[in-house]
Amino acid sequence: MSETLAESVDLARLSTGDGDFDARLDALLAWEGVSDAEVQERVAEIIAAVKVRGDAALVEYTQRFDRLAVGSMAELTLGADRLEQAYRGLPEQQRDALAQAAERIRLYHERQKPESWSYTEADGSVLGQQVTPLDRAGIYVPGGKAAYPSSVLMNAIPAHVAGVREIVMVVPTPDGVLNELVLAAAHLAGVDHVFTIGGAQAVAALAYGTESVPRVDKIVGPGNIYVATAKRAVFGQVGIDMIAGPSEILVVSDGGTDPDWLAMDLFSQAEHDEDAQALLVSWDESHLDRVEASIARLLPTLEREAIVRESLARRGALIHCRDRDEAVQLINRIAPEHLELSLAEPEAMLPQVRHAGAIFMGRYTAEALGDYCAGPNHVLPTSGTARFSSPLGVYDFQKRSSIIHCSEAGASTLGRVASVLARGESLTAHARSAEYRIKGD
Ligand SMILES: NC(=O)c1ccc[n+]([C@@H]2O[C@H](COP(=O)([O-])OP(=O)(O)OC[C@H]3O[C@@H](n4cnc5c(N)ncnc54)[C@H](O)[C@@H]3O)[C@@H](O)[C@H]2O)c1
Ligand SMILES: N[C@H](CO)Cc1c[nH]c[nH+]1
Ligand SMILES: [Zn+2]
Repeated sequence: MSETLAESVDLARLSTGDGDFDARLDALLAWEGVSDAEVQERVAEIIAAVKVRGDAALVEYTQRFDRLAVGSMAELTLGADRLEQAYRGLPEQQRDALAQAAERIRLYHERQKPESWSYTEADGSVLGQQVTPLDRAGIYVPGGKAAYPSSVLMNAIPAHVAGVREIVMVVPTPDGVLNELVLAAAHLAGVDHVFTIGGAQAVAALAYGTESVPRVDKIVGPGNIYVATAKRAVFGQVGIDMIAGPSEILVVSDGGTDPDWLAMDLFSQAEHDEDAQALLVSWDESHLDRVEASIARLLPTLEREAIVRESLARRGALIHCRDRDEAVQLINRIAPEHLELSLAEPEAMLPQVRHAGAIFMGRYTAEALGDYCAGPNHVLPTSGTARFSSPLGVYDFQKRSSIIHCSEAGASTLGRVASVLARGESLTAHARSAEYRIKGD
């Protein structure tokens, strides 16, 4: 690595052989996020205000945080006509791209649709599971630093496929700037109501309802630290999908992919947020040097250069590891939101990957394709939560009810077992309720 490059890019170089490797990696992976006490306090205040003062609080917070000179919620409400107008008014190229993405996302999510099922036992009893959609879902579409039409599709389409009756969308419009693609995507994805509010106040409105905003059963979708903290705070009052933190990418490269491609893949997530994470792991050290040179050369060409620089400095790293096995260990330790296996034979590594939100296979699969139009969802577990959670999907908009239908004979057989267990718990009403139905007793 030359002196000039080291000076021009503030980006950590780590090696698994270094004595302080574990500590340095842990520091990079840590994200204060929803445990920040100051943010928690502010969010609690906002939620309490919306709970008590409803629309009036929403209007005030929107004036303050999004700098909108509005006087009522009517000015922050968009009807179906306005969404359709946005769709019809798009340039043809944008309308086609949006429609193609929507169709691919719909086709992918159709495959996730779980079916109700049941089976009949020898005595005629039937056991099963009935799958039902949520009545009303709330989707949060981020809009503070950038507008995300793709997030409208990724949140609303699975809800629609699941059969949700009513979809309520909230999206902040800083300085009153409406994004036509966001509105058009809402039309295309079958959103029923749109409110141009954001942050913790929008989450509170969805959770508790206000004079204008209907209370929903579950809130899904990504957002900044205020949104994530508010979602965690209202969980229990409503369902939530996950607490999504800043975007992340982990690229594993065997050294055979064009370094410029990899540099841009890292930038693609770093440009979301100063707290986004971009990591590259390789067992080929000279390849890491080449990627670092690409990063230094390409950085000044980015429109969001300042955000990317900050994000790389805070949470980016090029990591040299011993071999493929050590790369796999790192993947499973990091449990990244996005994992690119930029390898000649990614299939060989795939079965060893236990924790990752989405896995992008081979040199040609840029993570960005998954963000927009490949089909799978781009709302994914972050901050290592891929260890226990999954991408947003149709299943997030459905519930399951157990079905038990005893025949007369089945009631006798099960009644005897239940009676014994109930008396063992000293719950005699349980026992007698089961015993009444035992034939011949
Ligand atoms: N995981 C995903 O699928 C995905 C997709 C798109 C974006 N993202 C992430 O979502 C995040 C979007 O963040 P954003 O900020 O651009 O938009 P956002 O919509 O999440 O947040 C904007 C809102 O934050 C609130 N806010 C801002 N400053 C505040 C303050 N000081 N006090 C109280 N409230 C305040 C305001 O109400 C504002 O409307 C980024 O981190 C991005 O990486 C994730
Ligand atoms: N990479 C984001 C999820 O982490 C999703 C997104 C939307 N637009 C572009 N990217
Ligand atoms: Zn992205």
